[in-house]
Amino acid sequence: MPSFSQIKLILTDIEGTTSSIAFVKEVLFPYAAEHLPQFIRDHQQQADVRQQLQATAELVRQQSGQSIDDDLHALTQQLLAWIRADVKATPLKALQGMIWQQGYETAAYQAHMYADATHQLRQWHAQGIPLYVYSSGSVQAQKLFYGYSQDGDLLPLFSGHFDTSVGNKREAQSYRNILAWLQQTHDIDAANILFLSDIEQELDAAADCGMQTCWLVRDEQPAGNSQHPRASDFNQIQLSSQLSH
Ligand SMILES: CSCCC(=O)C(=O)COP(=O)(O)O
Ligand SMILES: [Mg+2]
Repeated sequence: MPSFSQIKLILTDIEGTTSSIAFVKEVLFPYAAEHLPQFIRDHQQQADVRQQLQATAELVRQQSGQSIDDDLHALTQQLLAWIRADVKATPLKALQGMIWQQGYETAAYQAHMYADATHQLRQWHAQGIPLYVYSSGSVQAQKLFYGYSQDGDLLPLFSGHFDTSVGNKREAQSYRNILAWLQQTHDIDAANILFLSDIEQELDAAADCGMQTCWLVRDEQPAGNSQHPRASDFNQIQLSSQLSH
């Protein structure tokens, strides 16, 4: 069982870590794909939607030189292609968050939680350990996710949320940005943060920044050596008693 000392704060990923990959890929993504064309038609004049459509066009211009700014059909097709390919593009993630809201509010689905994750998050929160989320899903999508989870409203457990506006999850600079932000309100060093994720490259990037890491490996054990301690569920994660927060 992996054991960690000097942890004052926990930063967690969502998909594959607190919650199943299948829920995101088989429920959330198809819902967004089904509703995106109508959502864009209905809300294209809304300021926050317009802003994300412009950001989509800008990303396409950077990637391929194509200009699709005023072409609603091309913008929609691009966003649908990104959903199919699971591209973590910030404007897509922002739009998905807006679309998922109606699905949660109409109880079309509730966010999946692993029972061990809900249990441990509640325990850590009760122990006074600040919990933060870092996901490719937008902050809005994260809040909806935990607010409408199958285990009820878990949002009060979290002290804050980070998305790709701080940077890509596989880049060390993103974790430095998060650390700098957290240090404004918490007396911590990188080594006092435990980052939980199912993706080794994300853990590598967090470790580069000096954070402690735990690799959630819920199904098949990946072969090979890794610098990251592994846990098959949250109940295996031991925090030593020298906590200082
Ligand atoms: C916040 S809910 C949807 C999650 C999502 O859109 C996604 O791409 C998952 O990314 P994660 O960084 O949580 O693995
Ligand atoms: Mg993940």
